[in-house]
Amino acid sequence: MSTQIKLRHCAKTFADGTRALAPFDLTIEGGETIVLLGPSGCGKTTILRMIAGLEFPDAGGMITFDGDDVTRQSIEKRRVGMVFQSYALFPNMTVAENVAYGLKVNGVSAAERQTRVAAMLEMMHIDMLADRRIDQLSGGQRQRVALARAIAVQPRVLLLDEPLTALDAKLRVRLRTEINALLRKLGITAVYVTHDQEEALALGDRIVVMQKGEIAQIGTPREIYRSPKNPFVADFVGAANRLAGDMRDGRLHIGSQVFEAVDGWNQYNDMIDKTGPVELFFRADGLSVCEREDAHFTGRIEAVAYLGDKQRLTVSGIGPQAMMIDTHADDLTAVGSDVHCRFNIERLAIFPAHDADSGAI
Ligand SMILES: Nc1ncnc2c1ncn2[C@@H]1O[C@H](COP(=O)(O)OP(=O)(O)OP(=O)(O)O)[C@@H](O)[C@H]1O
Repeated sequence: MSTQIKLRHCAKTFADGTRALAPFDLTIEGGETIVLLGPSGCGKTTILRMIAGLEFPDAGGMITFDGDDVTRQSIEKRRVGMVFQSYALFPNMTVAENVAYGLKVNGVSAAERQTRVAAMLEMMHIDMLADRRIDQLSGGQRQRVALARAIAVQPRVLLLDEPLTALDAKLRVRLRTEINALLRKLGITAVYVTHDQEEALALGDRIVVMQKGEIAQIGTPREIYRSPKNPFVADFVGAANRLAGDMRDGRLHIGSQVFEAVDGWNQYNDMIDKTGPVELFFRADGLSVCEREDAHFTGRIEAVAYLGDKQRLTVSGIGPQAMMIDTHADDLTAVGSDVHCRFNIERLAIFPAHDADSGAI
């Protein structure tokens, strides 16, 4: 059975007075993969270390595993598996010895150890490397060994702290897919820390977006991506384009353009009922290139990046800052020429302007 983790009113101020985490509540369901996503220093690792038992929450905080209070329990008692960015493997031991290590410490018999290690190595596709020393392995292979070692002891909870950061982009995507499959197969409760939004969207059943020691939003990848709750989340998950507008009479006014409200904008903010200045956030697919007569806006192409399946245009003249707009790879685009575009109005995230000022990074 998979372990449910509850953190209640957990906060963390370090001895030197650094307040890493404001009090927060978080329930991680048994078998769920939770991704903690946020910029450097927002407190992700501190949460992970609290779950592991390497850090304790401030007085008043409580952590339970399946209802059992583990708040003051040491890491050995909690039965958590950990995988870090730096592999923390024993360099002088072989792959098989590394994976067997935790089993030996736990008093598993030699025969049983051999069976379990073989199964782990096979699952991680490193069975042919069993007798190699760690310093004879590539980064990706080492990370596979680290994963095999962490899950060999059948932990209640698997904690992963930026395990793929040190690897090159292609390998990262491949191992990410493998980790995803592995977590589904094991059905183990997992907490995964990253600052990479693509990794978070690909791996998480739910994502916890963190900002300066607070939870900015908890949601499924789709919710986080399509319905960011505030400007910080919108910005952090890649809605880099911004435009100012006004809400009046339940309509959105941008310059001389007027747009009817659309379901989805107002999910969190009841924007339709609001009056006053707003800030719009959208991705490169929020505006589409079109003919002049269909256009909401006309801008000027400042730069073109060819991305293979599409082109990403940098366009000035629509708002105070240049916009990123994606268009088909085959569209004719020339730097310095005019470009007409229309809003994909349902792709907007819209917030009161004062929120946008205080929230965005
Ligand atoms: N032992 C410590 N003593 C004092 N401050 C600490 C300690 N550990 C972490 N901090 C501080 O707490 C805050 C949160 O750190 P944490 O490592 O949790 O962030 P993070 O989101 O994991 O960052 P990164 O992505 O850079 O690893 C930071 O401001 C950090 O400097």
